[in-house]
Amino acid sequence: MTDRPKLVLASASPRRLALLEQVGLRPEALIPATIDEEPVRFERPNALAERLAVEKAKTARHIAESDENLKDAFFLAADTVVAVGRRILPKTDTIEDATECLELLSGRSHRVFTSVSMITPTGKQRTRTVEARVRFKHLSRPEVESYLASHEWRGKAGGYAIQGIAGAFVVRIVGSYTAVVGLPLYETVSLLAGEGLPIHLGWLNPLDGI
Ligand SMILES: Cc1cn([C@H]2C[C@H](O)[C@@H](COP(=O)(O)OP(=O)(O)OP(=O)(O)O)O2)c(=O)[nH]c1=O
Repeated sequence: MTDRPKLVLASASPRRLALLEQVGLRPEALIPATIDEEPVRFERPNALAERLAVEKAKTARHIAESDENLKDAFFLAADTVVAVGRRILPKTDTIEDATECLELLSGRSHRVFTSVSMITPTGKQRTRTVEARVRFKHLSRPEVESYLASHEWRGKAGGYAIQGIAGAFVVRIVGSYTAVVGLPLYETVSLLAGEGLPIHLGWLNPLDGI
């Protein structure tokens, strides 16, 4: 049997893992990278997403350095940033933050930037940043309140998750849906395949279980 190339997902996000698995990519290991995610002064949202994705991949690779089993692995990380104009919305941990985000997003368009960064077994790093534009319906006070009660906003960039209840707020999306959820699948697969990770969609029988 030939050795399957290994993939490490530098993430604690179950959504990112589920997206990879959706196309039959099963990481050998999950190595979440805890880094400071604060934007620096005047940082643009796309630049922030890119900087953090790059840093997460590097941090995970560093953590795995002494692991012989992961010596020849590809490392993959991503970061998602939601912005209204140049204003970067937080990853919401409190009801107050989430309320502010939802009120800001109500009835208007915003942008979601997701950057995906990969480090090859030889140490080459490649990164792609994807932009999606999302328009929300006007949210009434009761709608905001019931969404807050769902807790789906917790830990999500911009205070919502398109893959859940907030999918019903989306009037229009231009760009990659999987990028909004947290991992742009087209770009991720292109990056990995472009650097020699043999991806035969079907290699791991992605249709199993559907
Ligand atoms: C906008 C949006 C964000 N999100 C999530 C994706 C990310 O998990 C999160 C943005 O935070 P990130 O900092 O990108 O990721 P994370 O800290 O959750 O995970 P990691 O360990 O990979 O760093 O928001 C959704 O799940 N759905 C959405 O619609």
